[in-house]
Amino acid sequence: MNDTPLIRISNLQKYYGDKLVLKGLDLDIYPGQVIGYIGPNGAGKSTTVKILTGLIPDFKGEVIVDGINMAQDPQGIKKLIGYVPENAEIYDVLSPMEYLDFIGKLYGMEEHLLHDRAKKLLTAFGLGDNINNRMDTFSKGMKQKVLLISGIIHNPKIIVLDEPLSGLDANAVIMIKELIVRLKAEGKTVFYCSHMMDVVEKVSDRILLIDKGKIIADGTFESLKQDHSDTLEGIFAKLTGREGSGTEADAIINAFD
Ligand SMILES: Nc1ncnc2c1ncn2[C@@H]1O[C@H](COP(=O)(O)OP(=O)(O)OP(=O)(O)O)[C@@H](O)[C@H]1O
Repeated sequence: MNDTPLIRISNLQKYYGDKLVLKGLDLDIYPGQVIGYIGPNGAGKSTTVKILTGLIPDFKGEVIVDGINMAQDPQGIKKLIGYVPENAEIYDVLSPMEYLDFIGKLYGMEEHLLHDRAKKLLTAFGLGDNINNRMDTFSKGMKQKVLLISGIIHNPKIIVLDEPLSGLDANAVIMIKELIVRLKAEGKTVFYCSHMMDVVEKVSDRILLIDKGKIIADGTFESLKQDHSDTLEGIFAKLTGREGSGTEADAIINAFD
């Protein structure tokens, strides 16, 4: 492994008002790693991702990506990263081709390359027959695929996916798993937030578990499994202290009594 981190996060803290939601994260991510970033609702995953992608500028600590300091040149970092957000609004009065044209131009892509690549990617994602149809006629999963394409169209070094599988059918999930493996083979670094433990377990070569703004586990699935003798779901429940999900489910059912 290359021993220079591609991403170096040091003592990262984030307050929303008085509330400290990231409590001093230290993280080195190396080129070609597929990071599975997991944690309970509200743990701080999206906040980390938004800082890493330059969307939240007011943080404490240091974020360096490929030698560029986020505080000094967020635009420089944005060019290196393809980001697929969790709940993105897509301009669905546009066709996917028009939308990708818009996104690609924001990245400064040359028109011919952009159109050629957009067409190839739309076809590869099974949207070849819908290239010029307005996206307000698309299903949720079809829109999600266009969002995914918009995150990789400029061929970024780093791909950040925030729960990219919501709305996708079983075949598309299999395809995305395969895509992550291929992106890694191409030398890309992937930072992948998800609640789908089975997918994280399979595609990640390093898993980070965040809880209440702190990283509480960091390792390969194999090493975590060895330390905790459990599935990823079991490790998650154990370490984030929510083993009583049966009791929680009972409480919900009992609320109707
Ligand atoms: N814009 C905001 N203003 C105030 N508090 C916020 C804001 N965004 C997030 N938070 C709070 O920060 C904490 C971390 O939220 P974040 O969205 O990063 O969690 P997450 O791990 O991505 O959760 P989920 O799995 O539910 O998407 C939560 O307590 C949340 O309420």
